[in-house]
Amino acid sequence: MTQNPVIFIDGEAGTTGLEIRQRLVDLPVQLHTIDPAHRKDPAARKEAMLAAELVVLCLPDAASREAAEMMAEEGAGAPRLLDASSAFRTASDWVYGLPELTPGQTQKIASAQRVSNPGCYPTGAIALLRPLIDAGVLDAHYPVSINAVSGYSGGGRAMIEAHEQEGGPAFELYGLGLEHKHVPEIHLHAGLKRRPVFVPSVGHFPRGMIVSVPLHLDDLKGHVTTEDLHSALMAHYAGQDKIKVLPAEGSLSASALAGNDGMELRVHGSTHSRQAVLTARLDNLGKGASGAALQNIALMLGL
Ligand SMILES: NC(=O)C1=CN([C@@H]2O[C@H](COP(=O)(O)OP(=O)(O)OC[C@H]3O[C@@H](n4cnc5c(N)ncnc54)[C@H](OP(=O)(O)O)[C@@H]3O)[C@@H](O)[C@H]2O)C=CC1
Ligand SMILES: CC(=O)N[C@@H](CCC(=O)OP(=O)(O)O)C(=O)O
Repeated sequence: MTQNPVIFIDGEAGTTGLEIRQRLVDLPVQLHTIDPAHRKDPAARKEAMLAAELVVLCLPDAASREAAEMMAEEGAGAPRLLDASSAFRTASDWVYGLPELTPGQTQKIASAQRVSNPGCYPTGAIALLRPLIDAGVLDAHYPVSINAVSGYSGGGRAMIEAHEQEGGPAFELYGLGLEHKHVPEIHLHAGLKRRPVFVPSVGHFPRGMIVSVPLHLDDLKGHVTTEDLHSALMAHYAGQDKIKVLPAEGSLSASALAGNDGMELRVHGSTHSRQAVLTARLDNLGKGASGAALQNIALMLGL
């Protein structure tokens, strides 16, 4: 009888790590764990990583880099890595873990040694923009602005505690220096030629996210309509089970997909005013983190 593959989650006590761990219970895998007293000890972590076939890194960027370096020193004996942090999302020697990105991405993930799980905001922004650019409906030089709101679990344990124990702000814009860590990731994987403006915000609700991209249709090449944008997204995501392209709504609630691994894309707008707004709605901890990780784990291990 063949053994189920062994997985170790480095950072299993954190927000993302804990969710992935709970959800692996339903899969044919063996979970290798670490003594909580040694969970930050590099030697104990290294030993635990080497006991696994696949290591899922659910750590701050610096600790992920440290883990990846330790495993690189092991050469061919190293386990495969799936990193949830933003440390390697634009690295050319890691595969970007968004299976729906292009037709060949699923296969690349399945055979990769190292996969970087996408960021929560980039998942929405890239899913909206990349198919439109690849289809030639949106020019890669278009000056894209992205507005987004996340539930407070997006800030990990520290932000969760701040909101749940002290009571956080109802709504807050941040990243106003326009240097958010997700900008290079969106810039690269959306296929944009011009650096996008990205304005994130966080609200006093635990989980959920909306990413929105306003467009002036008259600034696009050709007489592009909202129907053209909708059709291009429909064509790209036909047959996908996690990403759905849905009709426009008058309003959207950010927390509607909490606890769900799917993502909803919409094209809203007015033919009369020649303006549109693309929206992606997801759970920052679902398709934005653990749901995407589960998709990638299943692909990497052929489950
Ligand atoms: N929350 C979200 O919506 C998303 C998060 N991510 C990414 O996932 C990663 C984890 O985030 P999240 O789970 O939210 O963060 P948390 O802060 O909730 O969890 C991080 C965990 O890593 C532990 N840790 C810190 N340093 C080390 C170390 N040197 N060795 C071992 N363990 C360590 C922390 O322990 P301690 O708390 O004791 O410091 C904590 O348990 C981040 O890189 C984040 O960017 C990705 C997508 C979405
Ligand atoms: C609300 C909030 O603080 N969100 C985080 C983004 C979530 C995150 O850190 O994770 P990923 O980079 O892996 O998506 C932030 O803006 O830094």
